[in-house]
Amino acid sequence: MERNPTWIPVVAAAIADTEGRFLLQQRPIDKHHGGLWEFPGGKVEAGENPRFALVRELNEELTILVKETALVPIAFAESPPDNPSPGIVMQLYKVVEFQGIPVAEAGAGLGWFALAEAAGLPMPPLDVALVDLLAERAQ
Ligand SMILES: Nc1nc2c([nH]c(=O)n2[C@@H]2O[C@H](COP(=O)(O)OP(=O)(O)OP(=O)(O)O)[C@@H](O)[C@H]2O)c(=O)[nH]1
Repeated sequence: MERNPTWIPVVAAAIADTEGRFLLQQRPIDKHHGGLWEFPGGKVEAGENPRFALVRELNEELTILVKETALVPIAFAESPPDNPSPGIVMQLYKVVEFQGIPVAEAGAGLGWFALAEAAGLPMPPLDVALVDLLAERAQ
């Protein structure tokens, strides 16, 4: 077994409305996992703090302004051990407060979904795991 495996850190946002629906983004069709729905976010750049990475991604992807102090870590998901290296560790932060109105980037879709609806959407594997985790906790 690798003693020091390399992981790609990915951060994602759980943004909920007052009815408990989550904001999900549909990846542009020409990208990896194109057409799949995911929690907004993206890769942490080399040397970047994960919270600042999520603040940056949410501004780039949705045009909203979030303070790093408005992010609360609530869950994570990781690629299975038999996944070709490097795997992904995806940290999910609850967004307590943000400024602006979320707007999708070019070619991407955006929507608010209850967890039960989200469970029926095509999603990449780690987003599926995170939706399952949130649904279990909500029971
Ligand atoms: N959200 C999510 N992303 C995943 C999963 N598995 C996986 O390989 N990824 C990849 O993790 C990366 C997330 O970063 P990103 O959203 O910044 O990706 P991107 O396409 O904008 O950047 P890129 O062009 O560098 O790939 C994507 O390449 C995405 O395909 C998964 O289960 N969920």
